[in-house]
Amino acid sequence: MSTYKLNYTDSFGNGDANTSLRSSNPENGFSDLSQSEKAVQELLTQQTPMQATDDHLIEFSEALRTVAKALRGSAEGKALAQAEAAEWKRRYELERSKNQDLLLPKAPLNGVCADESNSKGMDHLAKSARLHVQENNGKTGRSSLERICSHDVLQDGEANNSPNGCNNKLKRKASFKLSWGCKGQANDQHKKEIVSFESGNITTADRSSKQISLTWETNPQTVIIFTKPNSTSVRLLSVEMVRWLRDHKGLNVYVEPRVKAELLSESSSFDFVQTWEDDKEISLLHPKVDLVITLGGDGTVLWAASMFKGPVPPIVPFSMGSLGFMTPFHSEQYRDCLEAVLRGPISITLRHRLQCHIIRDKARHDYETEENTLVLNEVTIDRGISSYLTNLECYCDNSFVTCVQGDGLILSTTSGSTAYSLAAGGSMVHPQVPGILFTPICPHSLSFRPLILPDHVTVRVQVPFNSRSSAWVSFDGKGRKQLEAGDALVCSIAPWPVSTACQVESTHDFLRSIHDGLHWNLRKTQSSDGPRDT
Ligand SMILES: NC(=O)c1ccc[n+]([C@@H]2O[C@H](COP(=O)([O-])OP(=O)(O)OC[C@H]3O[C@@H](n4cnc5c(N)ncnc54)[C@H](O)[C@@H]3O)[C@@H](O)[C@H]2O)c1
Ligand SMILES: Nc1ncnc2c1ncn2[C@@H]1O[C@H](COP(=O)(O)OP(=O)(O)OP(=O)(O)O)[C@@H](O)[C@H]1O
Repeated sequence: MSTYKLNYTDSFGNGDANTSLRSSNPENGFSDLSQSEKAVQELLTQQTPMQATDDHLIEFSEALRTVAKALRGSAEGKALAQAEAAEWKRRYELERSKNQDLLLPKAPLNGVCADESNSKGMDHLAKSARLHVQENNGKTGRSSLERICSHDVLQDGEANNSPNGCNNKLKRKASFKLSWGCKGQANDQHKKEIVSFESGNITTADRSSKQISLTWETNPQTVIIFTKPNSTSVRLLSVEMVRWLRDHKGLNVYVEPRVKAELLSESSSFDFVQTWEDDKEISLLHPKVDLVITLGGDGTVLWAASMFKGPVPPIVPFSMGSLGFMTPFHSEQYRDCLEAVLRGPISITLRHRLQCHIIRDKARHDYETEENTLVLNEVTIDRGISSYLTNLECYCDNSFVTCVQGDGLILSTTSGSTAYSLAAGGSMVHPQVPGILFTPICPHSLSFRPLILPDHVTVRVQVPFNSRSSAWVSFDGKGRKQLEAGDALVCSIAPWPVSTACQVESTHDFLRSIHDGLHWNLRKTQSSDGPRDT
């Protein structure tokens, strides 16, 4: 005899979704539906009406219990999500207040031309410039100097040891001034306000950041040279350049320990060249160095900038690589170029950097776990060796931006816009446009478009707790670190830009790079030989 069981399911997916009739007779199976229906009918008619009602009540109460369970689960989930959001808000505010602490006071400073210190729109550029100028002049008010000297990031032990809170060696640095103008020094058209509110009207003044010119106030005395490793041409040039800088310009020269060994292997007369023993010492060099020279490609400029965890002396990049987006100077003419730079004034490109901080979930109550990393091009969060999609929750200040599901995300400076971000479909942006590029890498979505965010925001990228895999962060293509579920990367514009000397001026150099380096929009010109509008 056949037996049947009726399964009912609730609407929450608990149990079997279909009502099924099972037969113990394999021959019958489910094929003979009319027979099965008959059997159901028989079964139901055998039950008293009271029994059927009881069964329904029991099933109904079970369904209600399931509903209650689902509602309880959802309420608990919401509470958890709220607690998590509150925790992130707390961390974000800590990060923001920390960033604000790093910025300088707004009081007018000696050694900065009035126009610059008044410029509100260029506030943080001016602050960064003031940072250089203050240190270089060594004649600013004590309070602001103390602030610089005691700055953790500079880690200037010598400066901190000095009785007046300021290092005497700072005075040996060449001082310079930066001026902003629309048409350069000749025009003398320094800008005051970007936006003015006179008589209740909002008007924009001429832009103030078009061209920045650096004028030495005292002669530079110390240079540091960074060179691309394993290159014979770079090695030969560095030998020649070091000697020329010493013999013809009377400068103190620092090189990396590897380069000093190379120089000494050429001749013991290179004994005068200075170097450092370990990485800690390099962080003490900024207050002594007036100028940085790089011999290599863009990677060498990135390398040189990464050596300075705070302010960076102006960089003169010589092109000895194949692309050279940030290296406008030709090495064959190094003498003329350096003469011009050392004499000044020179046009510079003030390139923003991003400061990046990883916040580990397991270090929830220990905020200061990892130090900031500064990048000149970009910070990348990608899937690394994982074959799963990355899942990255992104926030801009307190607002949710999006969830990136794909190979990853690039947070780029405008200088880095022509590097990895460009390859991932981001726009090319003039390096002096302030902003953060938000460029996804292979997003699995038809509607993702890259964004450009303003320079004052803080971006947070978090690996969600339910992510299938961890993500990997790299800084200017180096120093990979793993981000586990719950970890986050917090990123904002750093107060220490990198100034690179221009061959002509910022815009000219940028356009030359995209034309010569990338062959941007190269196309045969259409001939005039054909139909025309009449
Ligand atoms: N798919 C890609 O395009 C891709 C992938 C990984 C890294 N990168 C870039 O490489 C950079 C590291 O450079 P590297 O020299 O140490 O590595 P690398 O030797 O791998 O060179 C990368 C290339 O990027 C170029 N480059 C670097 N910075 C640039 C910039 N600001 N504008 C235009 N081109 C630039 C370099 O000239 C070089 O040709 C990273 O910051 C990242 O932007 C690009
Ligand atoms: N002083 C240095 N010490 C250690 N590594 C360096 C140094 N300078 C450059 N590098 C590294 O060497 C690599 C190549 O440098 P770079 O990009 O300057 O030369 P390149 O590859 O010949 O230039 P291009 O990419 O324009 O052809 C980069 O990854 C960079 O980080």
